Amino acid sequence: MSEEQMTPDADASADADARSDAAAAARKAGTLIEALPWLKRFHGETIVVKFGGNAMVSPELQRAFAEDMVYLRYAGIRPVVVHGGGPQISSMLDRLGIASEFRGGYRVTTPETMDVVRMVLSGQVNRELVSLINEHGPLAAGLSGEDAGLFRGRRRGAIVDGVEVDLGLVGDVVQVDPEAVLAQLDAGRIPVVSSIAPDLDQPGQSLNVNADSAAASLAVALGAAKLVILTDVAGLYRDWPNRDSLVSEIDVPELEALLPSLESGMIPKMTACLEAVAGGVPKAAIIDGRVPHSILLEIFTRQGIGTEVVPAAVGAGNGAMTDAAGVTS
Ligand SMILES: Nc1ncnc2c1ncn2[C@@H]1O[C@H](COP(=O)(O)OP(=O)(O)O)[C@@H](O)[C@H]1O
Ligand SMILES: CC(=O)N[C@@H](CCC(=O)OP(=O)(O)O)C(=O)O
Repeated sequence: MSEEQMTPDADASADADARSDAAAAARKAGTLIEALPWLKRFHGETIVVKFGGNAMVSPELQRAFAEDMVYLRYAGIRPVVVHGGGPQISSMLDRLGIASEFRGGYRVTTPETMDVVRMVLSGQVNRELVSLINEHGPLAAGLSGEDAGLFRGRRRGAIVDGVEVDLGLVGDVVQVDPEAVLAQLDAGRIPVVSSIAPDLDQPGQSLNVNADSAAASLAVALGAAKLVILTDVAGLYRDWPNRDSLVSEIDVPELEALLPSLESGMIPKMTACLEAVAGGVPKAAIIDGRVPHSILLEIFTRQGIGTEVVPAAVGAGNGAMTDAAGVTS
């Protein structure tokens, strides 16, 4: 229909459509420009992202995660993925009829369990994430902490109800040689790392390392600008499971005081955040991996999501550190 043929009603409705298109376009532009301070802040910086097994429960979430990593890479950031796979290990152990228990948030690991941990983490979860990222181009390269001396571990126990318990073949990362990861980053790739470490004290033996802890060690060794941990809760709850007690920001001394009261999976997670920040990573965040693209919101927007661990108490919301231009990082 030509303009002359339009009725006044059709005219008004076309005007309203045009106004609403313009408003939608302005909102999109607003969202894009909101990212500018963070694009500047993180350009060329390394961000370590820990993808928890509980956050990768659906193919859609895994796909969205892969997109986000590729997005970060094309935005000029150097993302490094450290993945978990606790539920996936548990389901394989179930299928094989091998009993398994967690103590103090860590899986008690026998030699038989260790074989399954390695098979699932390095052979299954790592491969799946690498493939998903590589659907966008030849970007991801899988690595295990056993490759090229990346990690070396030492056995650790856990304190449960004030008593030290043996966890078997469970370790902490005590040495990191980031060369293999740096080589992939310098080649423009996205390293995807599984959390297994050769035992420093027993050659030929491998240790099961909690993936949060491995991610923190790697973030420190790489001098990362940020550690982001994706899990299946909105963040740290001060008074778990009271849903009104979500913590948006916590500093190191406060978290150290809270740590003894934490339970299960939150113990290694918050310990990892403490280690990362104490080791010089400016900020560690725990965010809800069940929300698609939550990592983009965390990195590129003002929106404070999840829980952020910072060296010392500063301000509120998403702004742990605010520079002269008001740019938070
Ligand atoms: N204080 C707390 N705040 C939040 N979650 C907690 C807390 N204490 C225990 N949890 C539990 O920790 C879980 C996350 O840890 P975990 O299951 O190891 O996740 P992931 O596989 O992502 O590493 C949550 O789903 C929740 O059940
Ligand atoms: C020692 C220890 O507990 N290791 C973990 C390693 C995987 C992991 O950490 O996976 P999530 O991040 O999904 O929890 C385990 O065996 O489950």
